[in-house]
Amino acid sequence: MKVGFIGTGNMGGALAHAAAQSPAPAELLLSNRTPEKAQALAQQLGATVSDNETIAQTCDYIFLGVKPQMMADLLARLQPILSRRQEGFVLVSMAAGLTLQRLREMAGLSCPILRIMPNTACAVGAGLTLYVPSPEVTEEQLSAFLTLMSASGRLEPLEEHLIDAGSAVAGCGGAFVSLFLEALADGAVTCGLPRDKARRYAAQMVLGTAQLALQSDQHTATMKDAVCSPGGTTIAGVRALERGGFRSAAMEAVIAAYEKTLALKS
Ligand SMILES: NC(=O)C1=CN([C@@H]2O[C@H](COP(=O)(O)OP(=O)(O)OC[C@H]3O[C@@H](n4cnc5c(N)ncnc54)[C@H](O)[C@@H]3O)[C@@H](O)[C@H]2O)C=CC1
Ligand SMILES: O=C(O)[C@@H]1CCC=N1
Repeated sequence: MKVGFIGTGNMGGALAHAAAQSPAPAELLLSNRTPEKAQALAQQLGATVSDNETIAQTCDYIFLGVKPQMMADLLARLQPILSRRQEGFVLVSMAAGLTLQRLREMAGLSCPILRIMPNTACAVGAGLTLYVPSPEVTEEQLSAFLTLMSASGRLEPLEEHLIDAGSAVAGCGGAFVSLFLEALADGAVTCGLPRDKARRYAAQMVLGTAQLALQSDQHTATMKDAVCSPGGTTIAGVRALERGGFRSAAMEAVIAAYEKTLALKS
């Protein structure tokens, strides 16, 4: 199987990492507007540097890793090549906000399309990828895609009308949590902890808390209560977060990302 990545930036690159770890090895072709980026990644992954046209002509799965604003131009350029192929390939779009319908219009084709919303943790096998296939995607094509991406982390089907909301938390949330991690580490450094320890402790604690939430199925309020001893240290910190509007800020971040995703459609 041949898998092509057009646009090997932050997200396309992370997915190429995952594809390189697939239990069903595929030949990976990478293309990027600045070829140095594709070259560096190809060397790391044992992949081949290619170009958009070759990928469109030869690949079974064509990952489109460009910004949503660049998708129309890219697909218009690929259209003559793809329309000659007619079948035997799947377009995989990770672009925020672009619906299957919009992608179909841009491609000018009714070919199989998988709309996905991954996150950058796919690079280390701890990602979450939401996906919705167009009706043209066969069961075999979907199954091969899921195998190809199985080293990326969790893969979950989601109705298309929920993808933008899912994107605001699962796609964008990594940036919000990274800010939180940075701030936690800054706090610990202020208290005298060396920077490398502060960063590692914060990241390990967030990882562990997330694992506890997923594996124990406890409500997060119960998890919070379990850490806050009466009259203890943690509740003093919780009070400080509440005073700073922490929960409201986190909610507003997700809502702002959702609203911006909707704005990308127009
Ligand atoms: N960064 C993230 O965490 C996530 C990004 N996405 C989506 O992934 C897509 C890419 O985003 P990022 O990777 O963050 O952007 P990026 O800017 O890091 O990567 C885009 C890459 O595409 C290349 N490129 C642009 N036009 C090209 C063309 N015509 N042919 C070949 N290469 C071209 C650029 O040189 C760049 O390396 C976007 O549509 C975004 O909505 C989705 C989920 C998460
Ligand atoms: O910031 C963005 O537009 C992309 C989409 C989801 C995460 N990053």
